[in-house]
Amino acid sequence: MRIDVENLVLRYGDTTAVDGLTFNLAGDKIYGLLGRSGSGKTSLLSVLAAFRRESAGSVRVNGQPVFENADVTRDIIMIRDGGETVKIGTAEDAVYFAEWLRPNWDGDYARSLMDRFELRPKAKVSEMSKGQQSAMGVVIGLASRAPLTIFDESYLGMDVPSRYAFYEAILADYMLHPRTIILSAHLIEEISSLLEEVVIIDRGRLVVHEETETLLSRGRAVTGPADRVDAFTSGFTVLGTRQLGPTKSTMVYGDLDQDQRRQAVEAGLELEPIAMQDLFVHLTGGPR
Ligand SMILES: Nc1ncnc2c1ncn2[C@@H]1O[C@H](COP(=O)(O)OP(=O)(O)OP(=O)(O)O)[C@@H](O)[C@H]1O
Repeated sequence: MRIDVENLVLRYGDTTAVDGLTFNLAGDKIYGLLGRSGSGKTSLLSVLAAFRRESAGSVRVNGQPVFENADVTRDIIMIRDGGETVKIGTAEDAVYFAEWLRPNWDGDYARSLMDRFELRPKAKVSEMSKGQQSAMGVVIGLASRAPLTIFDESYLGMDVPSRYAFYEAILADYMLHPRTIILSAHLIEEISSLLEEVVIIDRGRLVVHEETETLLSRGRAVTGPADRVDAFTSGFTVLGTRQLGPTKSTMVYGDLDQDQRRQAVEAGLELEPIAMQDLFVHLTGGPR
């Protein structure tokens, strides 16, 4: 589903959580929404999923406004942290409810996911552990096969094997049933290989919207003798530096052409990729 966000503002009283965001997602990809705590991710996603009405600007999904528009919202599911959407009754009840509500529901797939996450059908969702509740949310989110599927930190409390099972399931199911999936997460390195495009926000504003590959190709750590590193990196946006004795490593952001790569090699400098997490930290203002 195509998503167009234009000059979007969301305020809670005096707090402006989303502050004039504009971006477009062509759809049918797995997107990552990254931002520091309190940067406005949940607020933005809540407007996308029609849980909240925008204060100004607009959100359109496939060209349609979303708020109080049942034709569009039946195709959108947002799973929040801890799977709080499904805390009524047992796991079985949650599945029954989703089946009734979701036109593309796949019951067999839901059962196989419940087996995979070792969720007992008769268990009360409210009595499940945090990780089990999250897994329950993941089951509902995936088996709904909603054309726009949003997971907002849906892995909270899940242990490492369960999180990996979640990531594998997303990818496998997306390959079989392509749709628009948005993942909001702080565990950036765990999810980065899933993401085709990344949207980074900070303090309610857009920092970057880029294909993952392009974003990663823009970040480089340039390492070598300090004076040569300084000379090479002088024209770039410097994200951070580290120095150990005469050796310096400077993280830069920007496009490097063939000539520049050759110059680096000739100057005896090493060029290494930067992890998405490091890029994220520096693009959102550095360690704080
Ligand atoms: N219901 C609310 N009432 C008042 N202020 C709120 C409310 N929800 C969020 N905020 C404020 O809006 C801003 C953005 O919060 P939001 O939850 O959207 O951020 P986030 O990026 O999802 O954070 P996190 O990564 O910690 O979940 C914060 O300053 C937060 O305090």
